[in-house]
Amino acid sequence: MKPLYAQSQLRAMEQAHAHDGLMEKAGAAAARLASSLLLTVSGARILVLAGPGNNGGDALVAARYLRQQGYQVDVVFTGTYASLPPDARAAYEAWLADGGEIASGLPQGREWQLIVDGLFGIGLTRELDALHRDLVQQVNAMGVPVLSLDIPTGICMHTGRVLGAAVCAAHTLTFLGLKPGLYTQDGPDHAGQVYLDNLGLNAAPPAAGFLVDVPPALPARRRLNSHKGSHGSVGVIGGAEHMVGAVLLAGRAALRAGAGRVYCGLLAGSAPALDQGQAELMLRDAASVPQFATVMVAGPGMGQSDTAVSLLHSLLELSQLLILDADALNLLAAHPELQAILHQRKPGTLAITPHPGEAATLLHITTAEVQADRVASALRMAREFGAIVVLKGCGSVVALPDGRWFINHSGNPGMASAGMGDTLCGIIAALAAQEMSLEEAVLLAVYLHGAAADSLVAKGVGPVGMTASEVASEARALLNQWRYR
Ligand SMILES: NC(=O)C1=CN([C@@H]2O[C@H](COP(=O)(O)OP(=O)(O)OC[C@H]3O[C@@H](n4cnc5c(N)ncnc54)[C@H](OP(=O)(O)O)[C@@H]3O)[C@@H](O)[C@H]2O)[C@@H](O)CC1
Ligand SMILES: Nc1ncnc2c1ncn2[C@@H]1O[C@H](COP(=O)(O)OP(=O)(O)O)[C@@H](O)[C@H]1O
Ligand SMILES: [K+]
Repeated sequence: MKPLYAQSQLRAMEQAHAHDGLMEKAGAAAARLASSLLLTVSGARILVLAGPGNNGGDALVAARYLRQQGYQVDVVFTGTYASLPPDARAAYEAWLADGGEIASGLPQGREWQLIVDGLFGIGLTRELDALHRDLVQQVNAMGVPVLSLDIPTGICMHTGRVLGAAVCAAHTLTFLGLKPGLYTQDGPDHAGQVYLDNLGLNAAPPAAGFLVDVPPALPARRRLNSHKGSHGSVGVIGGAEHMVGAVLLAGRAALRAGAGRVYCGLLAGSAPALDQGQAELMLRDAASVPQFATVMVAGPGMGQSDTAVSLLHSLLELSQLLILDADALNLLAAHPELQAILHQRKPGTLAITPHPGEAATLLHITTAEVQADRVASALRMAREFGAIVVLKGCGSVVALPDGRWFINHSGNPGMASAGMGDTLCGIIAALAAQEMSLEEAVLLAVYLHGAAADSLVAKGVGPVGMTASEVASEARALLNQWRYR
């Protein structure tokens, strides 16, 4: 896992090292990366975009080093000299003293092999103005690889939101520490490959959150002398009329993630007595399932009938670990009396896994408002519902009631297909059933689910047409590989 920082923490790091030549180091690192990206292009011409603040200063330093290395460098500066912060002003002067020139608009009739984006970094506080929006759109239309400095211009460092328009970079060299906005919402689509340079600062402050980019804690190795009862029993309740598959997908995923026994309780009147494709699943009357299970999932395809409400009500009052998804979340949003029970539960025993639409329903706001700050939305749900929260989507956010949060780095758009969420909650339940804490199970399941999808894409199974069932099987392969090889 890697630390993620808030703007205030990065500012504090900058201030504590104000006399350590950080901008010079940042610009030099940018020039090194730029020239390594250009290795195959001799005599390349580079466009450097320098904005009105210190991000522009980084770009001007990079421009100077690149020019000294023999590249042809065109600098476009969008600020005003008089308003530059001191370090950036020094970089501006050094560029001119070195013989560099400054333009205020894009030079016409030139072709560049690389563009260095130093318009805005972590100081972008509002939507881009018309001038910068225009420039960003022109840059994106050129089809030239872009190296963004610190964060692609136009991406909010905290939320990954596009502020009016944003540079689509092939590479982002980020300084001092990783920013959450690089990893969730629109950040990943704009940042390309991310590189970190800590500018020689080895002592970093405590992180605000964490990027989950390696498998977190795994379940213990199995004792030789174990039996099915040693690996927990998962129960899944849902599957109203026409939605039976949701429960079966969750149940099958739980089996593949190692649950000793899996029980499925289907609400549909015409429910099958057997899963023809997975005879290991035990299909029972929904109300009876909790008595067999150590970990319960409720919600996949559950519908919003009175039966569903009363089943959920009784489940919430039981002491088992509980994962709520899909319709269970819609029911929770619609029934304040159900929410009241949540806070009587033992801490750490409830997880909820909303996608942004379900999160909006739970928080009584719009989906756009949820997405505007995914970490804040997830933390709010964690607090209000006393639950471990997975806010799903590109860069799933895991938030805990005590304020800790994580952004998941695995996964891909092949997962945007029906049934993926059902598979995720089955995996969470199975891991929790194998004696992991619910928090550990959630973190591992979210990473594993995305890593399985990534592994399938690497094999050519997706992103187009990848199915949730295939993800569950691939998750089994990875879990075995991580734990037993
Ligand atoms: N200081 C250090 O030690 C180090 C700093 N480093 C580098 O500095 C970067 C942070 O620099 P920064 O704080 O100067 O912010 P930056 O992103 O350049 O933009 C601020 C400028 O933009 C302006 N502005 C904002 N929004 C705007 C808008 N929508 N449209 C138009 N203007 C807008 C804003 O003006 P104002 O809000 O005052 O009107 C201000 O002039 C950081 O990302 C890293 O690259 C590294 O070198 C490491 C050492
Ligand atoms: N673009 C994406 N990048 C990464 N993960 C994604 C992406 N789209 C969807 N996912 C993941 O796929 C799953 C989809 O869940 P959900 O929307 O509940 O699907 P369903 O309700 O159809 O089962 C979530 O775990 C989500 O994080
Ligand atoms: K930038």
